[in-house]
This record gives sequence, C-alpha cells and structure tokens, in this order.
Amino acid sequence: MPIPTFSRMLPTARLSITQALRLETHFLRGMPRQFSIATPLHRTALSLANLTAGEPVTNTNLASTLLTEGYCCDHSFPHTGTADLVLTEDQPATSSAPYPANVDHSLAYLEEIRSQSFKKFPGLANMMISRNTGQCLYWLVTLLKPRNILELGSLTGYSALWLAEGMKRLHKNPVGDVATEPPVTACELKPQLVETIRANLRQYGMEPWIQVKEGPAMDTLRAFPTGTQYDLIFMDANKSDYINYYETIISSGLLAPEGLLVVDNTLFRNQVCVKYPAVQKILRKVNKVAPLPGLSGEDTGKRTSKTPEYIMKFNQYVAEDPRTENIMLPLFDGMSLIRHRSL
Ligand SMILES: C[S@@+](CC[C@H](N)C(=O)[O-])C[C@H]1O[C@@H](n2cnc3c(N)ncnc32)[C@H](O)[C@@H]1O
Repeated sequence: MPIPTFSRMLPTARLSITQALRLETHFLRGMPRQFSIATPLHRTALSLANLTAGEPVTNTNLASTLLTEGYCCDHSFPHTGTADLVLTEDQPATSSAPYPANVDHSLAYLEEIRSQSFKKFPGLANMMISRNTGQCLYWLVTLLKPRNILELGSLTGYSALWLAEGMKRLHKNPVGDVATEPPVTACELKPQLVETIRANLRQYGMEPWIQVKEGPAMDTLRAFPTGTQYDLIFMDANKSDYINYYETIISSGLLAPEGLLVVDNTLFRNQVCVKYPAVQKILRKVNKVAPLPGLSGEDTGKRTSKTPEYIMKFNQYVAEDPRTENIMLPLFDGMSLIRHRSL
C-alpha cells in the first residue's frame, strides 16, 4: 500500500498546536516516515523521528518533543509569541526508511529492537534515547575514536548498540582495553532487561562488542580495578544517582584524561527550565491543548516526581564544578557533554 503523502493532504499547512496534535494523531501514527515541524519564526526543523514508525504516539509525547527539541534556554527560546507551526515533510514521499538518508541502512536492525522494546516493555521503552540521539552517539564514537565505552542504564540495549555500531565502524574486530573483552560495557539493574539485552546481542551477532554487567551501576563503578579508564561514558541510568555517578566517575579517574562523559535527559522534557518566563509561557500554551505529564511521566517507568529536581541539581552541580567543563545540547531530551577542564 502506498504511503499517503502528507503534502497531498496539506500542501502548505500552517497549524496551531491543537491542529498539529490532531493531525498527528489521525495521520502520522504508525507511518514509517519522518516529518518535521518548523516554526515560522526560525524555520528550524524539529524532527519528530521518535514519534513515527509504529511507536505509540500520545499528545503528551508530541508536546514534550516540541518542547525538548525546541530551544530551551531563556535567551534563545524562540517560540514565544506564536503557537503556529508549519508542517513539512523532510523525507521524499517514496522513502519508507525510518532514518534519514545519511544513516547507514545496515543499522536497520536497531529499528527492530526499538519496536520490540515498545511491544515488550510498553511502560519503559519510552525512556530509550531517540533515533537522532542514537545517531549522535554513533557520530561521537566515530569522531572521538574511544578505546572503550561504558554505559550506565541500558534498558534493552538500544543505545549501547548505537555506541557499539560506532566501534564496529572504527574497528574490524572488537578491541577493548583488554583484547579479549568487548569494548562496550553496558550496566543494567533489572534482570529481565539484562536477559533481553543478552538475547538481542545474541540475535544480532553483537556479543563480541558489548558485555553486560547486571546490578546497580554504582556497584559496577566501585568494582572496577583501580586505574580503570574509559574514553567515553554514557550516563542514562536512574536520575536520582546522577550526582553520585558523576562524582564517582570524575573523582576516581574512571573518565580518561581526554575522555568524554555524555549525560542524557539533562533538559528533562523542559521541566528543568520552568523557572524561565519564556518557557513558562510556552508551557502554558501547550498545556491548554495537551497537559504535560506533570512532574511524573505517565509512561516513563522509573521516572518519579522528583526527577526534574534531580536533573536540575545535577546540572547545577556540574556547572559549578571547577574540575570539568560542559556543554548542553538541546537534542531530544537534552544531552550534556562533559570533559575534564585540564584538557
Ligand atoms: C533511561 S533507561 C536507559 C535507556 C537506554 N540507555 C537506551 O536509550 O536504550 C534507564 C535504565 O536504567 C536502569 N536503571 C535504573 N536504576 C539503575 C541502577 N541503579 N543501576 C543500573 N541501571 C539502572 C533502568 O532499569 C533502565 O533500564
């Protein structure tokens, strides 16, 4: 069956958020395509990649996406004053690929893992990184050429696999600090998820690239022999321990001197920005048509009402830490890049 062409339905659509949400619900659900929403003000495409390809779509996560992929700092927040949106296609109508053309299509198996995760763990899968974040991690790996990678919080292995694919692109054979060990270490607390990660690794032949450590990430961090160093660390486990993980990683020297610590969800659906008047304004506007999930995501598993507070405190902690410097990318749910200041 041919994929309906959105532009045929709406050649040049200027829509309110309400209309966009309605359209999204009616037409875009489950379509294996990518669309973007650009505001008339800045014309920046906000990719809705994470809302397509059969994922459950709710008004809530559409609204969150609008916010988290928007501009979230008080000085650069451009949405103020308009709720109008222009919906445009950002893929040719013939394409059915879930990724933009520049992404290696051999990575399509990740899409399978993504949709299986939504089927198997509907209440948790929403916590996965977005496809764009996955691509970004993959790019970081290929640019930085880390010797090894550590991930805290792995769910079903989706983000770890993006990281491992970066390593795979760099090396024909898996090479870790210790040649016999897979170069990516993934830490996951829940046995059922660990089992799923292992099954995914087996199914897609990725066991030589990723080793899984089951249990609390803090135990795993503390168990590393003195002198262990990682060139790239991706932190995406429970937010309540972000400061503890960060402190352990930085003070123990686990992050190599030229290493990069990547931390996910540092904008936490923009809820960390509510103190900014411009953000409050857009939140009020969006809330009229699609209430945000308050401070506890309705479908976000472990996220608790305290999560935005944990993230805010973490961001503050890092910002004030003279040992490191960081930059926050407004990508999906916010991603911070942190490195030693001594560089
Ligand atoms: C945001 S999800 C990770 C998503 C994954 N990085 C991805 O994008 O595919 C957070 C994960 O951390 C795990 N987690 C929670 N507390 C943890 C802990 N103390 N130690 C290790 N993992 C933990 C959760 O079970 C969950 O799978």
